[in-house]
Amino acid sequence: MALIHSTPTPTVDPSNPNISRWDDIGLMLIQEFISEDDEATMIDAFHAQDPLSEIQGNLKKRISQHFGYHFDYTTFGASETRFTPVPAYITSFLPRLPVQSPLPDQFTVQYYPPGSGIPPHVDTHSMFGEALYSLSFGSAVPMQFRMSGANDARKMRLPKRSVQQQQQQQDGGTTDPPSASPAVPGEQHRQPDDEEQHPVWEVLLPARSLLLMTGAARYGYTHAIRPRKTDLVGGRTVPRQGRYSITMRSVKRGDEIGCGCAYPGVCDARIREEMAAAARKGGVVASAE
Ligand SMILES: O=C(O)CCC(=O)C(=O)O
Ligand SMILES: [Fe+2]
Repeated sequence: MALIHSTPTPTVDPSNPNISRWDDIGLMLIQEFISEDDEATMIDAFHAQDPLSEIQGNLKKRISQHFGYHFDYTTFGASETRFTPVPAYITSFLPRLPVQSPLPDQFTVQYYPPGSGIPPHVDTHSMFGEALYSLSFGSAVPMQFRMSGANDARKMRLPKRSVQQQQQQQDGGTTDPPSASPAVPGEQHRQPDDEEQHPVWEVLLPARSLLLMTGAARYGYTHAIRPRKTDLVGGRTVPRQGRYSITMRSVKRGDEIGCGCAYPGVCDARIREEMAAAARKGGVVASAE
């Protein structure tokens, strides 16, 4: 049974009550980051591209739209050829982001049909800068954070990834633990060991709020949205509604690519190094035989 901790008490910015910080893990939440008018514009823009009438046929699946530099999983780099111009409803708020250098240049707008979620994962370390943002709109949802553990590390080292998981990676540049498939996992996919060892933190992401993940929250913790029909919010059970988010990342290039974080268990850069070392060792053994 997972230890669900309600949101640990954040520090509220004395100059702005909309800003909450969980400094010990590197999380920051800015409420009312965008206006209700901006929110309506974003929802309209999303459905101009993917009409709700077409989405309604598939009520389980997240729908993604990509802007800026697409992530190319064949090269593990930013595609210089696949660039989709970033719409004004995104560029207009970039000057207000708390981290101005580097600014995000990859944007994934997602629609979560009511009840859907995203499996626990750590976004790829090697290819994206530290600051990782999620802007929520449409409705509120609790996001779960948990310090990664041995199971997460083991899952990330499983050799074969399903086509669906690769697709998910292409969708969002995330590193979903392989056994977290399918995209909306049933409870049977939960690995209790890590959850027993490390408490789950639930942070409510209100509509129009901006979440910034840095440090431990970005590199060492998994984040997830549980697929659920209802959520417990402030002691009340509320039905999960359709939600939109914009995940924002800065793509690393050239010498920036790689990672020196303190969480090698869930670091894709370290995993690649380990695998390369194992392959070299395997090669030496094989040639010596
Ligand atoms: O929808 C969100 O708020 C988070 C999405 C996410 O974690 C991702 O795309 O990597
Ligand atoms: Fe993520």
